[in-house]
Amino acid sequence: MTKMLASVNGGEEAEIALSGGADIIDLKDPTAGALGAVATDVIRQTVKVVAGRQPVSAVAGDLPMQPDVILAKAQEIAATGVDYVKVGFFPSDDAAACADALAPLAGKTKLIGVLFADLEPDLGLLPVLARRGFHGAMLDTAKKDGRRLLNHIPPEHLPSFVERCRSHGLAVGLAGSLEAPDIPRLLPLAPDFLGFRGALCDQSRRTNRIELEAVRQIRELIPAEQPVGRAASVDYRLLAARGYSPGAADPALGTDKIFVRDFVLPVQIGAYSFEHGHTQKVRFDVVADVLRVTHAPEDMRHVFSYDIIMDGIRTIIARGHVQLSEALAEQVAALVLEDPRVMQVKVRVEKLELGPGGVGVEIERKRASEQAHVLRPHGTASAETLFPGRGQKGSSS
Ligand SMILES: O=C[C@H](O)COP(=O)(O)O
Repeated sequence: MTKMLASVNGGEEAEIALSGGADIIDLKDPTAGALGAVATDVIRQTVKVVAGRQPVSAVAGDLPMQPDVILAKAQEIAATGVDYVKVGFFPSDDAAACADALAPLAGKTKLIGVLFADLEPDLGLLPVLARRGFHGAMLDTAKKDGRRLLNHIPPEHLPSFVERCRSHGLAVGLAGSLEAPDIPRLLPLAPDFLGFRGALCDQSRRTNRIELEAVRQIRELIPAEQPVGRAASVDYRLLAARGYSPGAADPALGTDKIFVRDFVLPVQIGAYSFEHGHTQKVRFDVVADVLRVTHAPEDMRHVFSYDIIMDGIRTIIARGHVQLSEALAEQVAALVLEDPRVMQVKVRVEKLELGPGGVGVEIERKRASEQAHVLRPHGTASAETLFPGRGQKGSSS
């Protein structure tokens, strides 16, 4: 299940985050860097204020990669009674030694290793964290300069981070100036939590105060009712099959056409031997008929994000060579139909370099009628098997 982590600077903001529905209260001083630590007595007080209503985490600070320094600070924070301590791993030859030093603490407190998407994160650290008993790993950004996680790690590369964490038995978190339109793009990866600070604050400035309305808006985009289990890319589908949709669709409103047009990417494709070992340009055109959820769409709850289509195409082609345009078109169609609001999709895949014009295929696929009726508000359907496992799917509508 994907939980919502809200970074707060103390008890008062923790109350706001709790009222807005945050699942994890994360203590962080946003004025002191990406992982600025809150004073230890404030952490202690906040643990009391939260009083077990939700788990509490706290960051250890933007610390130098010195094992003794990091261990001492992490121990101090763990002693406050928090449920998780987040430790930043900045690029350094001593990063693994820091993880080693934390191993005894990891046996007592859940540790989360934070890697930074904008600082060339060393994914070789993941097995080290796992061996040292860390509970999880997360990606965040170090430079809070307005660039978001997906600016640093393209959507087609995130699934492999999530899968690597899972293969080592680590819980996975994603953060980094995330905004509302990022949420539908990241939920299909089924991370254990998504972390937010800036998006929860007045004017989206992470050093401003958290606002209840902003917390609520982000909360509403992350399904609260979710199935148990941690298999990547399964949870979201189960949820979809249960009829989850951030804004429940109303078939009486009809459909809108959401499209991605003239989307040209280099793709390893073709059945001929001369088509192997290199890419050729392929144009994708996708039109999805999407059930409307309201007469007056206002925010991401009410739309099907065209980014999901673009991310999905990128993710599919990143898997490697595909023999047939038809196979590619089917994969794209299946991916778009994973969203329970999509009733029908038309996909055109056109190879652009085989002749003076384009060649390819256009397919139209409909949602099976027995699947269509599961579209209803949270938890009122139980058709978990209606969305059989398929591949990963990938700014806003
Ligand atoms: O752990 C999550 C972070 O506090 C996210 O902060 P941000 O959304 O301002 O990048």
